[in-house]
Amino acid sequence: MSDHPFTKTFPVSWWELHRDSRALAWRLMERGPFQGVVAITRGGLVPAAVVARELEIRTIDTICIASYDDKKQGELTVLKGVPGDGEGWVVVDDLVDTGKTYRKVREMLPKAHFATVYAKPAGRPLVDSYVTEVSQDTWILFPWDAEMQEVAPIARR
Ligand SMILES: O=P(O)(O)OC[C@H]1O[C@H](OP(=O)(O)OP(=O)(O)O)[C@H](O)[C@@H]1O
Ligand code: HPA
Ligand SMILES: [Mg+2]
Repeated sequence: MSDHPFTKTFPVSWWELHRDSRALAWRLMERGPFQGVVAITRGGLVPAAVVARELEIRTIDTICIASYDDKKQGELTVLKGVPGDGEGWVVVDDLVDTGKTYRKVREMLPKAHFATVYAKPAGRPLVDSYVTEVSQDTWILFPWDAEMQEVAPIARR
């Protein structure tokens, strides 16, 4: 028995992630202005850099959180927080899945605007702005977790 609920994979290339992060920036333009970006490490770092560049924001802080070990969700550990209640800040992460991470960050920054590039249904109510929804049983494969490799023809798989 698998120890995770994912039956499909949705691979995302660097180019697609850049395009989707820019689409998020367009959406955030209508919701700002923001005084700074809070990136949720580590997955939020790349989209946060793209959003900050597009919104011309140079003030960037991090909340450092760990919860998944490969595809298995474990205890959530906050390694580093930020001061304040989040007013005027936009929080950026790569995705919301169960919503556990953003539920915790909302407790820490109740007045912030919450953004992700991708959202699954269980976590969507915790996000104010996102770009693309994927089903709950899909694993989003990010470019930093992947490499190019040979595959067999479909007919032989
Ligand atoms: O909505 P949730 O079920 O909480 O899942 C979403 C979070 O899980 C992943 O981070 P992870 O803890 O794996 O750390 P990482 O960003 O360092 O890979 C992802 O980057 C989100 O931050
Ligand atoms: N992809 C990558 N990291 C994740 C996911 C996912 O679908 N869900 C929670 N962390
Ligand atoms: Mg993360």
